[in-house]
Amino acid sequence: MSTPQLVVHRDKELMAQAAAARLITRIVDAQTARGSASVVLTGGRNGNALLAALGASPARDAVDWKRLDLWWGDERFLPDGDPERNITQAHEALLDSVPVDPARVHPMAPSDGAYGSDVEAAAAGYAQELAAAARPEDHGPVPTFDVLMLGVGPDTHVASLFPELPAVRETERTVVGVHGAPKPPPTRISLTLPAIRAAREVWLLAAGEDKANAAAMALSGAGEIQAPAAGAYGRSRTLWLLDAAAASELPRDLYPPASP
Ligand SMILES: O=C1O[C@H](COP(=O)(O)O)[C@@H](O)[C@H](O)[C@H]1O
Repeated sequence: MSTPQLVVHRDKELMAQAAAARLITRIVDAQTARGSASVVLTGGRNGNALLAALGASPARDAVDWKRLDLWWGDERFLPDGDPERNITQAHEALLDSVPVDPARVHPMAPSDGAYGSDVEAAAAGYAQELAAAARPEDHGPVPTFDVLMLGVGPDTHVASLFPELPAVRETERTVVGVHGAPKPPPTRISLTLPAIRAAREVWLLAAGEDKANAAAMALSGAGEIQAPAAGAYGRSRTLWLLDAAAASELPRDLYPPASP
């Protein structure tokens, strides 16, 4: 488990731009070191703002988009192309404007896809796809993602792991179907905490006043069942990327005064 590091930016626009720059660098570094990179995308406002900032950055051309695997941390179980699906929003924010290899883009199934409305089968299918992509050196059923991003919800949820629901208690499976999510839609697919923790780096994104309480709670020792964001960490690094509004309720001993 890596201890969370915090970076606080002035506002959410700067946070999105700085995080996008950080992601470009991380992808280029991974491609240089290992030939390719793998990134897990998040849905939500902060995740989409980061993708849009990445798309608008001239430095995006430093990425070799053909040598990048893209996965999702969660998905809203809706029909293909639904505007509320995380992948639909990711396409709009970035993926339609960069030359990704479609074979290396790994969406979670829609509710009208190969598994029909069976969300458990769809989750199991994604777990199989992850397992097939894992190499012996990953020592587990999911690839060692280079960067896994998570938008933190105002209730401390990450991916589709909501406080107190069964999905956040899962210790065996890597992907689960989620029922009765308090944020619409109620049916979702999510990576579990064990799958999230397989990533080299986990980045938690929190911008805006409505995230302040969640950030303070998750970073002040709350348990992961009550505050799922508290249970999300990477093998090598756990990075909280915040704006000043989201950091405004952090205990003073946690707030990094030197952050830009
Ligand atoms: O529903 C979801 O919400 C969270 C956070 O979204 P935000 O708009 O409050 O930033 C996101 O992490 C998750 O991927 C998504 O499915």
